[in-house]
Amino acid sequence: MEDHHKKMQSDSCDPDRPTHPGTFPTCEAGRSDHQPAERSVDFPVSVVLPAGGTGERTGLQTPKQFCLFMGRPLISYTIQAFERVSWIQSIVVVVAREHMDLMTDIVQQFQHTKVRVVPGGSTRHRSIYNGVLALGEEGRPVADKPKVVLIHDAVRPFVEEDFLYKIAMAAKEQGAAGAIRPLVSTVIATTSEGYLDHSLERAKYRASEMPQGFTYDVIYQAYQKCSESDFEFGTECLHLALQYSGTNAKLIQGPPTLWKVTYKRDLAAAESIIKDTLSRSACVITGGSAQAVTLAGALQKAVGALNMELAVIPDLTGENGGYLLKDWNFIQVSVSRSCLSEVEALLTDLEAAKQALLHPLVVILVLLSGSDELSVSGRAVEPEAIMDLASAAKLRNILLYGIQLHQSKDTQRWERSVSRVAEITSALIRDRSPALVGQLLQA
Ligand SMILES: Nc1ccn([C@@H]2O[C@H](COP(=O)(O)OP(=O)(O)OP(=O)(O)O)[C@@H](O)[C@H]2O)c(=O)n1
Ligand SMILES: O=P(O)(O)OC[C@@H](O)[C@@H](O)[C@@H](O)CO
Repeated sequence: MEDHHKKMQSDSCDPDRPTHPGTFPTCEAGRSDHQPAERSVDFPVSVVLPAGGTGERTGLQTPKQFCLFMGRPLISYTIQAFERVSWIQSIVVVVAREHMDLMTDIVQQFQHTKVRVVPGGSTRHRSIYNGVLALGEEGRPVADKPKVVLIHDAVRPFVEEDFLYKIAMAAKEQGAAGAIRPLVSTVIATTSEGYLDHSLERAKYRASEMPQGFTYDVIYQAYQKCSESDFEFGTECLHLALQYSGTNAKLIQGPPTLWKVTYKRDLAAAESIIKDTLSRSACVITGGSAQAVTLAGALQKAVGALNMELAVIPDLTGENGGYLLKDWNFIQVSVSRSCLSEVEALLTDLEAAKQALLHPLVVILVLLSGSDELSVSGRAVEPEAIMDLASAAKLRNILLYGIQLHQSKDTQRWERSVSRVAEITSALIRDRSPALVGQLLQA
């Protein structure tokens, strides 16, 4: 990313904590076997992501859509949520003119596909309209023009394919469709003197959320006919569709995850959700040694209590190679003096799988010392060797940590060690802290 963007990237999702631009995680974390079922849609669907705002209500200099979450801009998460949906043909991201280069950099850096970047306007409606116009641009192949346009605030990163499908199908049938959620607070009207005028019966009202969907002609006509006041002060596309295209939107209750990042607290909440989705599972590689398999089995039980799921495999050959593409956390259990070369081989495999482009991967080397081979070599691995390997891995967005535990015949001692390894492992995976990279922690 260009230097002049560095200032722009100075705000992390937690303004009190420095950003680590070297690690670029994100997105639809979780094992690929958790991916949504494939759906078939027999009409072209495109997306407009309005991202042209300044995010004033966060109180940060960096607009919230460009705020970093573990080093990766929020908007990249949202784009990823749409580009992984096979039946979406194109995504138009609408940003302020001064952010066009930054947005182009982000698209290139994270190898986003299907994305076009167009300039926004002074209000959200003007930005959305620019996006809609870009989809129907004269001169583009007619095939590009979508039947349905999904409109979704770029600062609502947690959207699932199932709900997008419901909105798209309803929009195709009805001409317009929108997400709604129950109101949390009661809506009241105030007098000009700041007193209560009246309150609305909450059960009769809903919060209008995103995504929304429209047939192209409905939303295009609505924006063609709406007033300057609509453009300047309006916040509701469904209203424009009703008033100017005579199309009454189908309203569909969405999941609570559709919330919009608006205030600073929302940034921390979003990062916590992303970290949570990245840390639900891990792949334990035992190398096939009996001691490592025993430890892995004990770990599997211990982390189960910490809401983590461990898959235990001997190596990454054959079908097990699939774990390189569906997990974000790897635990290499080693009892032999060649443990560093085992880790180096794993790091090479992970780099080739290119998963680290979107997520900071975690690799934890668990050294079982006091075992036959290690004791024969007379020493565990030199801590400096792990630090060197970890420094190189971090440049590739892989966070390498070490944990050492001692084989013990004392059952209670052994169980305490295993429990400590489970707790340390869970914390390292959840926090993905660059600060502990290369450390050889003692369990
Ligand atoms: N001129 C604008 C204003 C807003 N948006 C986008 O519309 C979405 C929802 O708007 P909101 O949450 O209000 O974002 P901001 O306007 O940036 O926030 P604020 O009102 O706090 O400045 C955001 O993705 C925002 O980037 C836009 O594309 N163009
Ligand atoms: O009003 P803001 O600009 O904060 O956000 C836009 C929201 O109003 C909009 O996303 C939904 O209410 C659905 O229209």
